Amino acid sequence: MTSTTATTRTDSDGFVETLRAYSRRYHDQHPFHVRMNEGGLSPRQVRGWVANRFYYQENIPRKDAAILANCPDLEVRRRWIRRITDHDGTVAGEGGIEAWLRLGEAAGLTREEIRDHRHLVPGVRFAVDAYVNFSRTRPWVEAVASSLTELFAPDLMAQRLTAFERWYSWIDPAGLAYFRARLEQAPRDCEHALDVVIEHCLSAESQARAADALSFKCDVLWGLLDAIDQAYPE
Ligand SMILES: O=C(O)c1cc(C(=O)O)c2c(n1)C(=O)C(=O)c1cc(C(=O)O)[nH]c1-2
Repeated sequence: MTSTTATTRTDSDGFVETLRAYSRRYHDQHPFHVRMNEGGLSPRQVRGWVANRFYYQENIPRKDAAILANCPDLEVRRRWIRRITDHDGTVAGEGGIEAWLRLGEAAGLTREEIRDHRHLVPGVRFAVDAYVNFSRTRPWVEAVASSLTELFAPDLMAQRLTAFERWYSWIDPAGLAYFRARLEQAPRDCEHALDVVIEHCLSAESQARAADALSFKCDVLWGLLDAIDQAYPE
């Protein structure tokens, strides 16, 4: 009994280590984010990033709804649904999507030009659509695993907050509320996602599929920034 428990625990520790090692491929190391955090972006580049990232923000609840639709586990759904209301809000004027629009306004964009996608570049659309499609069509536990990039997000959010206040003071700091909220939401969300993945991925095969899903998501985030970087050169 003791030795079985010990073996299972070692397996899941090794699995979690494998997942955490994907931090090496996280988009905090993308040259565009490095320049952003060093204060090297022009206002045009910051606006281009905000306008394009909006497409990610507005599609996150759709991919979470796809996970809910595919998930037969009541307990998981009961917790997962919170992600949708965090982004959509429960009344007009609330939620993460609204907070991102306010970030855009603070950066000098209008709501209209963010919402009508006039700045959206093809590579960003392609990357985000691929993420939503992955969550619709792959087994729900793999879709949950793909959300685990959020394990690495809080450090980047904290860095970003400091960087924006320091280097981009032309943006009203009130516009940064989205990132402050994510500092609390991301750890809560990814703790749940990690529990689900550990509980459901017990075989080497299912653990490998979860790691592949996380690898795919690293590519989504990296590809998205590649497209923005190319669209808004120095
Ligand atoms: O700005 C970022 O660097 C960043 C990264 C990620 C991420 O790692 O996937 C998310 C977010 N932001 C974010 O705001 C967010 O709501 C979010 C949801 C998810 C997801 O996969 O479910 N990732 C992320």
